Amino acid sequence: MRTIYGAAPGDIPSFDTARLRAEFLVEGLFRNGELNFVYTHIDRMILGGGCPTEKPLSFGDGSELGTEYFLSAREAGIANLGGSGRVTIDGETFALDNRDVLYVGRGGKKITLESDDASRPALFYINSVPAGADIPNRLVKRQESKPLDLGEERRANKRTLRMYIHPEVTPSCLLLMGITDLAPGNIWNTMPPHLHERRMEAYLYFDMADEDRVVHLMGRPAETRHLMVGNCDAVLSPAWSIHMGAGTGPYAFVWGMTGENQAYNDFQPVPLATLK
Ligand SMILES: O=C(O)C(=O)C[C@H](O)C(=O)CO
Ligand SMILES: [Zn+2]
Repeated sequence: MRTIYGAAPGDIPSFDTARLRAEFLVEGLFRNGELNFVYTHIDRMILGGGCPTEKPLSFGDGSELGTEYFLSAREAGIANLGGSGRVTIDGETFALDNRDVLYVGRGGKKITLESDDASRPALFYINSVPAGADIPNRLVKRQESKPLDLGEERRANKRTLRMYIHPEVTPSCLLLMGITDLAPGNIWNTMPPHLHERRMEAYLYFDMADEDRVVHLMGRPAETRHLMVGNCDAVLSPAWSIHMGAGTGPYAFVWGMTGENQAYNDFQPVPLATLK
């Protein structure tokens, strides 16, 4: 598991492109037949990507975390961003179609990921964060998520945000997880940008053409920077950083958050005219 230590806002002015990308961009999570994890010290979130083809992929050992099992002191959300597949947790199997999300509670021992069809593999994207209670596993199908229609066509930011792991949909300790889809022809996400001092956030951009990029904006409002983000790359957004992005073509993204609370509306919008 690769570890990213993260940086402080005061570090940003001195970072060149390579350093900025090393601290805030997670590339290469999804490779056919592999399961990859990145541990960030930003609120100890683990990001994972599993792409099972012919053979199932399993995880669950906690030795790198200093616990018996990976989930001895953690909860997780697993979003399927590819073809249909299955996730089995200690013998209980859940069928995940594209854009279904499974909540996995603390205490799961062995987690196995499988694709229904190796030629159209499932893409399992994992967010795991420390948890303080045992909450039952629960599959949230796309149609059970809570949709919010946001933005305006004339401002090129019309989009549908779906909450999956959220107190109004299914309980968790401190993990929040959802998926935002841009309406066709719209390019801007998270408009206006915002800060949430009490939560970090990870974005995983997907459903992009290989040649397209999302220009993701981050940093303190008066000291912004950009990251050029490709398909299935993730961005780490610490509590002090704004986040918003514009795509050169169609895209969607998974957002995952953790921190002090699960109050989605506990955020501070940042007026666009104050950004530098
Ligand atoms: O497009 C949006 O707006 C989002 O998806 C916002 C993210 O969910 C977010 O930043 C939540 O804090
Ligand atoms: Zn946010």
